Amino acid sequence: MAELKRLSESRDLTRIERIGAHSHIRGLGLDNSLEARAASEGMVGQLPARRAAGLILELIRQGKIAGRAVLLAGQPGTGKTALAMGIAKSLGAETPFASVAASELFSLELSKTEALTQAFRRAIGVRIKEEAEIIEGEVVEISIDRPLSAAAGSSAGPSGATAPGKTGRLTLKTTDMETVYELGGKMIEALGKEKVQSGDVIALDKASGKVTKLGRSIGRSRDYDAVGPHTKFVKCPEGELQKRKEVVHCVIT
Ligand SMILES: Nc1ncnc2c1ncn2[C@@H]1O[C@H](COP(=O)(O)OP(=O)(O)OP(=O)(O)O)[C@@H](O)[C@H]1O
Repeated sequence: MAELKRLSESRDLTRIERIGAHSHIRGLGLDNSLEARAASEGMVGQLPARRAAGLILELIRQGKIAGRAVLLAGQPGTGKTALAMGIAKSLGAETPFASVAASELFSLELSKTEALTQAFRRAIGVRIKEEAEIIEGEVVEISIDRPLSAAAGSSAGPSGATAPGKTGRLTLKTTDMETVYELGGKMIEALGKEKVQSGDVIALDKASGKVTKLGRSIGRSRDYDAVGPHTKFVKCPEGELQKRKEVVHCVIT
């Protein structure tokens, strides 16, 4: 019984979030000189208020009001939340927007501090910059070892079903060097998923094993009479195959 009671008490703010009536808002609808357009990005009218919000947006972009708050005052339903959302949308997809209504807080069985902490947590985005070890080069050849049992696979390429114990070799080159890498089952599967073939320029993240196809090597452009609209030709990388690159990810709760 005690266990049941505890479960029913642990309520979360997200459960009673209101259905957003602001899905039409994509920004503040301003031009380059921060003047409000009559109707743009889902916003109409309210020109002076949108222009003022644009000035706040610029201050945020320049990092000049970090740690401060802005109070918007006005009659109910006049667009205060819409302006706040317009600012958040203009700052980009990595800027979270969290809204809390006072009436929700006071009807919750949750402590007010906990409810506000949860809301703040949802409003925080974290940008992580890290250096990753990347192997970047043009694929010269992929060879998959033929399994002992003849029916289990072929040496034609990495695509198709993969056996967990499969092994193979990947030959990559830059304009200055060429190296053969041993492949395990997981890597063969990742290359197959991306449909990697010789002539592709790829990047392999050493830590996660993630394979990214950067495009076809320009040197191979004569292999085709015609290519699809999504085929991108890139230069064969120069220098060392293994590089350290700065990667940025954004984490939004
Ligand atoms: N300038 C605008 N252009 C387009 N839609 C708007 C504009 N201003 C407000 N709206 C829409 O009108 C509705 C009411 O606005 P909003 O909820 O922003 O008002 P509010 O001032 O925050 O209200 P309350 O004080 O009751 O919280 C929302 O659906 C909002 O998206």
